[in-house]
Amino acid sequence: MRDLKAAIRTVPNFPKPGVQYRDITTLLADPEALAESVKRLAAPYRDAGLTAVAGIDARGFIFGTAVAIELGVGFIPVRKAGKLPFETLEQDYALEYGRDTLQIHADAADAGDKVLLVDDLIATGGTAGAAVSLLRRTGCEVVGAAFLVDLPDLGGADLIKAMDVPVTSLVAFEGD
Ligand SMILES: O=P(O)(O)OC[C@H]1O[C@H](OP(=O)(O)OP(=O)(O)O)[C@H](O)[C@@H]1O
Ligand SMILES: Nc1ncnc2[nH]cnc12
Repeated sequence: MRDLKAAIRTVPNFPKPGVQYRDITTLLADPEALAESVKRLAAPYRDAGLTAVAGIDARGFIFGTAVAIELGVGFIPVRKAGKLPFETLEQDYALEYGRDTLQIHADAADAGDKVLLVDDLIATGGTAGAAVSLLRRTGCEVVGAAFLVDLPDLGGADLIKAMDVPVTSLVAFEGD
């Protein structure tokens, strides 16, 4: 098994002073680490009866689409505001270094759907929490949330678990 953590670069003070930015572009450039990341993100959900994977704009699109292909289901883009052309649902949120708004198409899923949420990283959980809320407003079931990176010091995974969504992650940066 590859050490995926070693494939991720840390850039201090980006995008703001005090933030240790976990830069996944170095992992994306490493074909073995990239392929293993996708397989390991998908593994816990092979028998979950998923009907779709949702991924969060923008880095969540990279892993979410790959996981959807790996699991043989379609992909739902959860986008930053103003990008989706049809009727949308929207939710404001705060993240480690700012505020933003997420949207999904109102017809992206419905009550029959079982959806896995995928993103590259969870920090405060503000982004993933907003995505879970949006998906639930379509009537679908959010069966899990899968992240390449967890920053446990910021409490995001606990927040998502408190929303009754099981969380899986592959790499943790804690106290470093
Ligand atoms: O748990 P949180 O504190 O909410 O932070 C996590 C979010 O922050 C990053 O996205 P960012 O908004 O930087 O967008 P990007 O994917 O376009 O780089 C990351 O990809 C997550 O979506
Ligand atoms: N520390 C961090 N590194 C990379 N992406 C992030 N998104 C939120 N916090 C982050």
